[in-house]
Amino acid sequence: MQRIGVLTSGGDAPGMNATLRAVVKAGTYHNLEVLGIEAGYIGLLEKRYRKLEILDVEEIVSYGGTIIKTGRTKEFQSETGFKKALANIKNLELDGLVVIGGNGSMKGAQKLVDAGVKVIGVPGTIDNDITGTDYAIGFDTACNIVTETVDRILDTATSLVGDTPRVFVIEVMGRHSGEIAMNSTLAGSVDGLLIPELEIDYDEVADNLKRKFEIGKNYGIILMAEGVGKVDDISRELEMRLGYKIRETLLGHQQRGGRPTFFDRVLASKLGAEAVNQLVKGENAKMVGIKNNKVEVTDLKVVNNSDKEFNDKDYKLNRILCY
Ligand SMILES: Nc1ncnc2c1ncn2[C@@H]1O[C@H](COP(=O)(O)OP(=O)(O)O)[C@@H](O)[C@H]1O
Ligand SMILES: O=P(O)(O)OC[C@H]1O[C@](O)(COP(=O)(O)O)[C@@H](O)[C@@H]1O
Repeated sequence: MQRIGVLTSGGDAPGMNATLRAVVKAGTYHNLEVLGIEAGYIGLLEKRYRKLEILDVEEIVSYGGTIIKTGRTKEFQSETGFKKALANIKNLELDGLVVIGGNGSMKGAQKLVDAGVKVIGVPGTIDNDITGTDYAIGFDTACNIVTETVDRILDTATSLVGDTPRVFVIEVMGRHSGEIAMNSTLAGSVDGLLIPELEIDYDEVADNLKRKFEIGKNYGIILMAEGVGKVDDISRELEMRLGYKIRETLLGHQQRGGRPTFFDRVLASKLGAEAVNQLVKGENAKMVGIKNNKVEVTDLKVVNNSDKEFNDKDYKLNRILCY
């Protein structure tokens, strides 16, 4: 094995750069040339790449985003596009490829494996909706941003007294997954949680708030994942039940930016280096991850054929904490 490629794909996640640092450092340690394929699978289609050496990654462990850019492309999923990508991999003489990304990226990785490319995946997505790992790179940073937002809103919520209780609804990311909302509810002072995995019960959320107002609380904070609907629609439903105005926050892409946390940096360093180790050992078609605080590998097929298990225990705990 002489030359490997690395790409970041799908939604950028804080810690992707830290992963790149580990891949390049581990690759160099094993005397491998490392090519950074730019903008995810777009770089494979357009043969956009650059050689990554020690000095390219020396300082990036603390940077958000990804220095080789990430990308989403439908063309890679088409037959002609995929053939083009394969031809470029051959042309670049890549002996292996590290794919850093979320669910979609791992599906793309599997397709490459099926076509004879040696690929190791690394889970990088703030959504944390991927099997084979307890945590995906970027999730912890995103949850910290949400938690800080909840804390900030709590400051104003507890300070300004009005004629009616003040209720705040915060929309966080997660089209198909309530992981960010659920875990940030465990970490913050939240009174209600709405996630796409479960049907919304507006009455229950409103009744819980009313009960809390009756015992003396004069504000409420609700966290909702984007997958349940638009923050204004959710707020209108709650306004109808409560009878007064609701304040809305749409946190958006702030959740994907900024310096990665200590946790994400350590995770990224471990998983990036392990991905290279796996290639050096001759392994293929695996995703590296962290399970019970240990680095482990899972077959890409298993990752791609199973949905992340819903954490019912955490959800039940959230209900107790919101009560
Ligand atoms: N079923 C698939 N087969 C092949 N490639 C895929 C598939 N699904 C997604 N991809 C590729 O992976 C890219 C990233 O996927 P996406 O779902 O946007 O992000 P993420 O990897 O973060 O979930 C897509 O733009 C596409 O090029
Ligand atoms: O930046 P975009 O293209 O609007 O995508 C937004 C989506 O990307 C995410 O931030 C991350 O998703 P992936 O990591 O699966 O790509 C989602 O939470 C969000 O729904």
